Amino acid sequence: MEAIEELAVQPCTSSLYLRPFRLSYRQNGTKKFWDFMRTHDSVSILIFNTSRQCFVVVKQFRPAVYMCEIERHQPQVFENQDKESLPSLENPLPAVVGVTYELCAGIVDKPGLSLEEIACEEVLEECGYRVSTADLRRITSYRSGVGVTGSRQTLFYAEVNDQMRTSGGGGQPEEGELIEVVEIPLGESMKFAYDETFPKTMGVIFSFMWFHNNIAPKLPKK
Ligand SMILES: Nc1ncnc2c1ncn2[C@@H]1O[C@H](COP(=O)(O)OP(=O)(O)O[C@H]2O[C@H](CO)[C@@H](O)[C@H](O)[C@H]2O)[C@@H](O)[C@H]1O
Ligand SMILES: [Mg+2]
Repeated sequence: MEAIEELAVQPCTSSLYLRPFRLSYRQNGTKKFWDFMRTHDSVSILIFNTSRQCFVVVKQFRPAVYMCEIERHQPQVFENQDKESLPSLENPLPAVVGVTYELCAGIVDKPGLSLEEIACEEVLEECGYRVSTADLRRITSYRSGVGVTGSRQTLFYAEVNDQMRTSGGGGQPEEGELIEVVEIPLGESMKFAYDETFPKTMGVIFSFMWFHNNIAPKLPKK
């Protein structure tokens, strides 16, 4: 699927996306510290296509996931952390080990826009469906990564149909996004949710369950 080449890892000393800090504090008299990362909040959207009775999710190469698999198979890559650059990756694993199924999602990095407006932009850019903020139903929000980032993700639900599709989606090529839009038929969705051979986020599993509890019972009988 993906051709990932010329891999090289190095320590990250400054980033637009995350900043590491250490908070020291005293809790009930005991001195402690905790290392954490400042990063953006995010939105994600469960999309259900009523014309085709399927969920619309995205699939993309995630470097962080890929490197977890590398560490599992080639732990030496992360040794000698103080060296300027870590050894280059010889015989890298196939890119597919870093590809995950996810809900359409995006970071909240546009100060002038509401969460709903950012969600609509992501649905259009990543999946090619034109939805308005009135088409969105807020499901809930939760903390993703409480140990390291503590950031909040807000989850929305959007029903779409084939007439709302304006393009194939796929993300913004100018930002280097390469996203594959994937349809999961409703009838196969719970099997998919628990099938560990399809690597996925918890957002996918949780939102499919939410749909089965809250939306599926009200769908017109076919
Ligand atoms: N660490 C990084 N290094 C380099 N470039 C980066 C980067 N983070 C973002 N970018 C750049 O910014 C773009 C952001 O894309 P999106 O807004 O779609 O967020 P994404 O879906 O990746 O993550 C959102 O959605 C996922 C899935 O829910 C959440 O896990 C996540 O916290 C949330 O930000 C990326 O395509 C990339 O160009
Ligand atoms: Mg995204």
